[in-house]
Formats: sequence, structure tokens, C-alpha cells
Amino acid sequence: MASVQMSPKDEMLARFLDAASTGNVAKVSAMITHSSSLINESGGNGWTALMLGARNGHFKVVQTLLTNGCDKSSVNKSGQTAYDIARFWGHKHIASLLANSRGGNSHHLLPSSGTEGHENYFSREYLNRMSEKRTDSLWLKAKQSSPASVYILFFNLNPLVTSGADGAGESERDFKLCKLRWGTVKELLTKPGTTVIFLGVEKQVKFASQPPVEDEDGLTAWFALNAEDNPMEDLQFPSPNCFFLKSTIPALLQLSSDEAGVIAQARSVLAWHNRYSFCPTCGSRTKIDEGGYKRTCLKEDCRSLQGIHNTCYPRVDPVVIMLVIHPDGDQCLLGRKKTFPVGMYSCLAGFIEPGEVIEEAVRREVEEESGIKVGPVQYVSSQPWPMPSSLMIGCLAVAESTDIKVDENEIEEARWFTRQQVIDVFMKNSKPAFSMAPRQAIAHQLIKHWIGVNANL
Ligand SMILES: NC(=O)C1=CN([C@@H]2O[C@H](COP(=O)(O)OP(=O)(O)OC[C@H]3O[C@@H](n4cnc5c(N)ncnc54)[C@H](OP(=O)(O)O)[C@@H]3O)[C@@H](O)[C@H]2O)C=CC1
Ligand SMILES: [Mg+2]
Ligand SMILES: [Mg+2]
Ligand SMILES: [Mg+2]
Ligand SMILES: [Zn+2]
Repeated sequence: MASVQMSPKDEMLARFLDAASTGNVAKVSAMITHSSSLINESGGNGWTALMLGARNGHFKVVQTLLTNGCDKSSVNKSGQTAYDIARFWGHKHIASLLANSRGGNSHHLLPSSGTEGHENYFSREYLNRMSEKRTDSLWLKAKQSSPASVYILFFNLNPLVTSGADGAGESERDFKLCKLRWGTVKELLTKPGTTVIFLGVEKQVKFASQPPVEDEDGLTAWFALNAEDNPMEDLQFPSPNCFFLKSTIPALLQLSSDEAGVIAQARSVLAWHNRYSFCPTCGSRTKIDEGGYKRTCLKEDCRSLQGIHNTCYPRVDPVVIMLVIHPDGDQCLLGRKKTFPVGMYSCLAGFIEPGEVIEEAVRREVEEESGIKVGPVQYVSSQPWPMPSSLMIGCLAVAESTDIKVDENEIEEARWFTRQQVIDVFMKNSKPAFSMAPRQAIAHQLIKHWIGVNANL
């Protein structure tokens, strides 16, 4: 692999990646002891040692890299993690190792559905929410004015970001949240149109961008602000490159996984405050409590102050999203809305209605939108979708009928696609039958899951 034109550093990386690719555990281990930074470096097409080990089925290489703190969330230029690669190539024991290496070893307590450890965009919990601190007003007040605290700012629910020029070429890192300090936002906090919510504290895991100062308790608190008037004119921003995103999709899909998780939480809660200024029960004024996680009616005898009063808490709207499998097992049902880009087909989806279980919502929405009757339903994974506050509940479902009759109010077209047509789309083979939702959408991950379950590639 070594080439005369290579720098010594590139040559070492090439040798390291080659060792991972060929399953040479001893060499992988020795090289990371000697040069620990190699572990997360990537070569051609963004492939890391972990991905190469996972691709070629080298369990021990993957295990060694994970034990030495390898970042398993990095993606290659096709947007695949090592987990995706292991799944795709049918190395289930490696996929399982990659899935279970985070969050303990309790998966053996659950029946195996082959879905363990799946993480969707918007679903990473970067912060510890510390809900017990929401009622500790003294602690919250002290954290708000602490120079160590981090503020993220929204205007009309669009976050303040910088363009991640250093991550050019990696579309998922096109934008970075601007992290502001108390000194920058304190004027804004006093304005009547500003909403502030407490998001949580950074988990103990240390990331590259540590705050310059730390609080005595070592906890770095994060807050989110939404301003009603554009704060750009009044505030001194840390970088002249800060700007508010103008659109939600696709811009909000171009953050790192950690930042997407923070946005999922912040944007949904801020959107709720933005839409529920008055008490939904009696129309009186309300005040914000519990770090932004509650609104309390100011009318003393309001019914919302007694018993269970779910009008006072942030909304989460459950939505089922499902990949319906043909009774022959070799085709899946995808539909397109009029608003989709030309050629794009995706999973059917719909809001769960009151008094409905997930399985029935899947059956009802599929029949309403496509006329197809559905039998068994299996949950796969979920995804917060903060536009404004959906929780996508991803399922596989098996059809009991095959004749399609679309509801044209909701869907423009629905079609059966063969497994091979779907694989051709993933593999970017020539003349694909359709185009796929972006990998950040749970629809994409569900379709990939179906292919992966029976991967014989
Ligand atoms: N992450 C992903 O991969 C995907 C996410 N989604 C999201 O899922 C959500 C639902 O999907 P969709 O197919 O539109 O849902 P439905 O099939 O249930 O139809 C949507 C219609 O339901 C009505 N509606 C709006 N809000 C609610 C609510 N809270 N409860 C009940 N009905 C409501 C609206 O009708 P009206 O306007 O007439 O009032 C809306 O046009 C959307 O927000 C969409 O963005 C969808 C697909 C993929
Ligand atoms: Mg519907
Ligand atoms: Mg729908
Ligand atoms: Mg519906
Ligand atoms: Zn009230």
C-alpha cells in the first residue's frame, strides 16, 4: 500500500487502515498504542478503520477499536456508519456489537427484533435534561448568569448557526449551532418577546469544544432563547458569520448528530410557547414555569390548575410511519405527496388519533391513503421530528391485500417497488426507479432496515 509520494503520516494511516481491513488485530492494537489519533482517521471515501473492519467481518478488530474509544458515529462519504456497513453486509454479530457498545448490555433482556441500538437523526441525547432542576429556581437563576453556560438562539424558531466551512463536503456538517454566552444575550433576556428554556447540562463525556470556564459543580448548563424581534441588529455576535437559518427542511438536516438532538428538544418546546401564549382552557394569561416545561394559568379558579391538566405541558404529537411489505415478501409500498421533489417516494405516515394504539393507527392510515389492508405490525425505531413536535414511530407492516387505491387528497401516487429496485437506489446503480428520502429521515432508515433484515448481498 505504501507509495513513494505519500507523506510519512499518510503512509502510516494507509498501513493502519490496511491492518483493519485485513483483520490484523495485533497490528491495529500496536499502532493505536503508538499513535492514538489514528483511531478515528479516515482514508478514501471517508472510510475509517472501524468501517473497514465492519465491512470485512473482522469482529476482533471492531472490538479492539471500540475498547480503545473509537468514534462509532462517524460516517463515510455515502453517509454510512460502521453499524450500517456491518448490517448491510450481513455481519449481524458485528452490528450487534456496534449497537450494544453504548448504553450497557441490557439488550439481552429484550426479545430480539433485529432493531437494537438504532439511532435516528434528531434522536441523540447530547444533554442530560436534569428535570429535577427545573423546579430549583435558585439553581436555574445562578446557571442563567453563569459565564460557563451555553445559550443557543432562535428567531421565529430558526436557530442561529455558522456555516461549517471546515467541514466542507460533509453535508451533515454544513451548519454548526452558534453557542453564545450570558454576556452576549443578557440584554435580550430582559425583552418582553423573549422566551428562555432550560435544556439540561452537558453529559460528562468530554467533547472537543469545551467551555473556556467551568462552574464549581462542573455542570455546563444549556439554555435556548426564542426572540420575537430580530436580535441581529442589537447584539454583538461572536463571529460575523452567524446567521439565522431561513428554512427548516433541508437546512435543519445539516447539523451534527449531537446538535440535531439539541434542536429536536429546543425547537419543539419553543414552538409550543410560541403557539400557546394563552391558557387553552380559559383564555387567560399564563406564566412560564419549570425552566420552560410548564405554563401555569394566572386565573386563580381556572380548571387547568386542578387535577390532570395536560394543556399546561409541551405537546408531542405521535405519528406512525410505516414500510408496508407485500405478501410475497419481495416488494414494499412507497408513496409520494405532491410536495415531494420529482421522483421521490417514501413511506406512508399519519398522525395517531386519540384512543388509538400504534398498530391500529398503522392499519387505518395505510388503508386511508393507499387502500391496502394491513395485518401484522412490528415497531422498529422512533424519531423526534421538531417541525413542530411530532414523534415519528417507525414500523414494518405486512400487507394482506395488494390492489392500490390512493386517497388523492393526501397522496399523489403509491406503488409497489421490488427489493432489487430499492437496493439499486441505495447502491446508486444506474437508472434507479425512484429517489429516496434523505438519510436523516426515519423513512430512509426504515427502508434500509427492511433491506438489511434479509441482506444477502
Ligand atoms: N421523518 C420522516 O421521515 C417523515 C416525517 N413526516 C412527518 O409526519 C407528520 C405526519 O405525516 P402526514 O402524512 O402529513 O400525516 P396524515 O396522513 O395524518 O395527514 C396530515 C393531515 O392531518 C391533519 N393534521 C395536522 N396535524 C395533526 C395532528 N396533530 N393530529 C391529527 N391530524 C393532524 C392535517 O390536515 P388539515 O391540514 O386538513 O388540518 C394534515 O394535512 C408530518 O408532520 C410530516 O412532516 C412524514 C413522513 C416522513
Ligand atoms: Mg393520512
Ligand atoms: Mg399521511
Ligand atoms: Mg391522518
Ligand atoms: Zn386558565
